[in-house]
Amino acid sequence: KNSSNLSLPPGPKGLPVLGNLLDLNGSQPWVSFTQWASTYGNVIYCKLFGRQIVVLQHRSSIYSDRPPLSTTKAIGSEFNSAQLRYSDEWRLHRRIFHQSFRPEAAKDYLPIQLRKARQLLQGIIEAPERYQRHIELFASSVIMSAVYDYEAKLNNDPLLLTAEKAIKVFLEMASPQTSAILETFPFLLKLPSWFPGASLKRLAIQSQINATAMVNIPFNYARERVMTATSNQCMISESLKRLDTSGNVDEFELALKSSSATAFIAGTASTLTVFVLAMMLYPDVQKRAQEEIEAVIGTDQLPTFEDRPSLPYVEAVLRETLRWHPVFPLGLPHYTAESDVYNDHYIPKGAIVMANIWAMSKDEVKYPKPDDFKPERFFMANGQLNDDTVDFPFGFGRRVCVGKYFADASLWISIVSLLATFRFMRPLDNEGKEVDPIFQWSTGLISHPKSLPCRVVPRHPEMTARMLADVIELSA
Ligand code: HEM
Repeated sequence: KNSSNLSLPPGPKGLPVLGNLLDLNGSQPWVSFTQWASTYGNVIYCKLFGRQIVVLQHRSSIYSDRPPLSTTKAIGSEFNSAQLRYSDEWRLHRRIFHQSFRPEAAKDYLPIQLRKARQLLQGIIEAPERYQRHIELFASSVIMSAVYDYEAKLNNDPLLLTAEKAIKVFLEMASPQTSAILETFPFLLKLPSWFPGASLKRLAIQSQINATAMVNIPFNYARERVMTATSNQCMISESLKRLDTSGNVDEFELALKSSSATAFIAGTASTLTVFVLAMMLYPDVQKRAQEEIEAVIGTDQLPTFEDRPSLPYVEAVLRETLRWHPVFPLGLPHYTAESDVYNDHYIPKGAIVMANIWAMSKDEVKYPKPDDFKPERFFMANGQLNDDTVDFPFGFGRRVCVGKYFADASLWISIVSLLATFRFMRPLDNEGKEVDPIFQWSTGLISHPKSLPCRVVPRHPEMTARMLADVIELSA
């Protein structure tokens, strides 16, 4: 109890130092939090190493701060808008993003997203076994174009590889488990890098090098092109146009290049991999979506954004993909800069507050049989789509995802283009029988199927890369 006589929220009793670590499903903590809710209710308190953690099982717009992490500097992630404290610097980042990616402005990037979705189809038809790599390339090259007006090459593009390398290390270092360990045992980052067991320190140094490259190289490329008036519209060119040269130019440039680099750390590719898994496991859903596309568009053209209102079932497939397996199951951590009272519980200062997006997606009242992939759940009795657009996977309040409208368009155009062109089927065993795919889920902040085996075949068996190129040419 505290001075106002309110108690901390309930939660499992933990051990000193380790806290509730032993009670927690380490690779999928959101599953444990969701189970705990049936015992402790919708607001749970627990401790992980020294950190106080409050988990909310419902949507909440409270607490706009992010936890300060002593590892931020060590891994070179000061640039990351998503990690900034609630401050003027964060407001500047947010403004830059908002100007390019608010709903009206994000429309300017639809042509890029359409073009990249079709490149994705071409990549897959040429190398279907590498479909997952092409999905990753789609997600990052669409950002490269929209943010830097940089046309990434499909093979070994140096800027893309730099960004991807940087993100991989960040996600490893930023997982709740690794950061909790580093927060509790900061000496791990002080050991000389040759010291046995100092692998985290080595990883941290590598991360700093990657981050510097990722923040500066593409930005310098884009700025150069803006200065020589050769740039097309992109977040950098638009922001530099708005630059008030009487203000603090250095501060603005730093915010611009930092927020730009943050755009890479997004969930688009992971969400698309979840979509592929769902299509494989639910062939009837896949077929129904394909029939809808065929009825509306035919077979000799590819869908465009104009077709979106005429394809309600595809819309429901996108919503169900976001709901069925949210790729940020715990969102990003929020933080209490001051103590607070919430739902009659005392919330201490300095607590990490997580909204359990996973629990929201598995709400059996709202989504009966939540483990089933069922786009039909989004239709009302009159056959119209309901108004649940599944926005909770993008977070809440002032820290809600700033890229959500852009991400929504990228996801829709890639999903509809993939469905129009390919079938996603289960892998075959030695006897040629279809079997469920065997794969692992990634752990850490982002959860998605890793190395997901899938047979991706053109919907029309005679379709070749050459013919697809013709269809793309003929499509609007
Ligand atoms: C399917 C794709 C995506 C998903 C599921 C997703 C999800 C999220 C989530 C859960 C958060 C944390 C919200 C919170 O703290 O409550 C977030 C924050 C953020 N997202 Fe996204 N995101 C996606 C795509 C994107 C894209 C494409 C961009 C950039 C163009 C982007 C930029 C950001 C930024 C900058 C933040 C930090 C916001 C802040 O801290 O103020 N995201 N996103």
